[in-house]
Amino acid sequence: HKRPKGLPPGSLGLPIVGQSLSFLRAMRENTAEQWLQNRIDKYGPIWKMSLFGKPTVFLCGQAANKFIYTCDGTKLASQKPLSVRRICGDKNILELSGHEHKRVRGALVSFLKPEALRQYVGEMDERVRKHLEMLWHGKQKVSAMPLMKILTFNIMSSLIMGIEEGAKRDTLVGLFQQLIKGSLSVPINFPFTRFSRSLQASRKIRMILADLIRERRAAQKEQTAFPQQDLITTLLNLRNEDSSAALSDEEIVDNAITIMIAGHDTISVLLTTLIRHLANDQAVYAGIAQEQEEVAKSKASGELLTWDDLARMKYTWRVALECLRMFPPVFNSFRKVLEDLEYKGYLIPKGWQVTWAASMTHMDESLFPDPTKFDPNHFDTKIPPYSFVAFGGGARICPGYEFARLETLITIHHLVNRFTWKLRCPDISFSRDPMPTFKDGLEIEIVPKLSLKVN
Ligand code: HEM
Repeated sequence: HKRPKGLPPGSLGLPIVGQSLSFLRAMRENTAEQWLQNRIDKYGPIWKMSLFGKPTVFLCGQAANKFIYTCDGTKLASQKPLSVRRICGDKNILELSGHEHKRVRGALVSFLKPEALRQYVGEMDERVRKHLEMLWHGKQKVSAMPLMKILTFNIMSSLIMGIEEGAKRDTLVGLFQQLIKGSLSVPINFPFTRFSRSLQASRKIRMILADLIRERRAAQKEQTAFPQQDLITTLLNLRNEDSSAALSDEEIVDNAITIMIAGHDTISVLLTTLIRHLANDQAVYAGIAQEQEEVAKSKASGELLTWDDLARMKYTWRVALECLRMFPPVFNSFRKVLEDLEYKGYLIPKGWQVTWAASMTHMDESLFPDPTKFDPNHFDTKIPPYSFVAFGGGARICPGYEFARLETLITIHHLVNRFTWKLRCPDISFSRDPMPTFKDGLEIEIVPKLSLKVN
């Protein structure tokens, strides 16, 4: 006969607010790792608190990650603030579970998988060159973070929605900014709140995307469009076995909006932390410069990068992974508990939520020796499963991994081959709001590399 299990240690804190304000303050001050560590020191690797109005169990470590990612979809369900559902729509992948989640995810992956993305390497390369020529060359000082956001938005605008530079893209930049600002706000639709402006932006984006779908359908009939031109066109062409449409128009719109949000802040944060790190670490900059010069030397002038060129950028990618290990853009995730669970002898009750933070596994010295040291060699050998979780794991692991890899490698290739740079403020930190934001947008002084052949 088993004894009934007890709840994990810890305190649910004050009614309603619980630990939310204190946690959010630590996020803003970029001390959230320490905030969690203080509680781990007190209670161990599993404890309870109250976060954002819900009783919550915090778990950490490789075994806990495995537990969470294998329960995902059956015993645990996605848990997003209500605002996300209202803004991204009921059919967005983050709201779905079980069979519906698999079906929509399968459709998105048909565009995001490596075999499909390899045909867009040249197109991404062209956008990166254009971006640098217009916004970096001829300047002595730039703000890295806003520029990486512009670059990422433009690349995603063309690959996800098929919208190129021009009036429509300019309108969408503003609308998406407005939408993202309110996507994690309190979902009360009073006029003039962040949330109501965000909803308004979402409605306008939906109208633009509905028009776009109509245009694409017309082009399909006339056979003037390339069937895999972008994500939206790919999804429109995707058929079930009985040749009916695989996704409804509403599903396509909701998920195109979600992907634009999911990819935009994450890649731009990774690129900004890379730019910051390379400014301060001469040895790593030199290692990347050597690798990227080799690639550039093997190309004719103006020749675009290919999939095979990216496969040669192994050291650069290890540096990017090390950046993601030390500064994961997504700090923590939540899941809703669908049935009573038991973990390490503790009860995690149905109706509660669980949360975990990648950093707390990434700083485990049994997985990454000397974990506080920035060292790309941490990724020299194969990493044990569930120990590097900047992209999550299991059924909901980030499907944008390959997209992020392509954009990061292409951007770093051109940056390092064209410029050296220095931070205006050498030990600048960031604030999590909840995505990292850098003070002054991370200002850097840039010097062009005149002697080097730029392909
Ligand atoms: C460095 C870049 C990126 C990082 C660090 C990142 C991180 C993550 C993480 C941690 C999750 C899982 C969250 C959870 O378990 O609750 C996730 C999910 C997701 N990501 Fe990314 N992501 C990145 C880029 C992208 C890009 C470029 C796209 C799209 C082109 C994308 C689309 C998505 C989607 C759709 C999901 C939800 C998957 C599902 O629920 O099945 N991400 N991402």
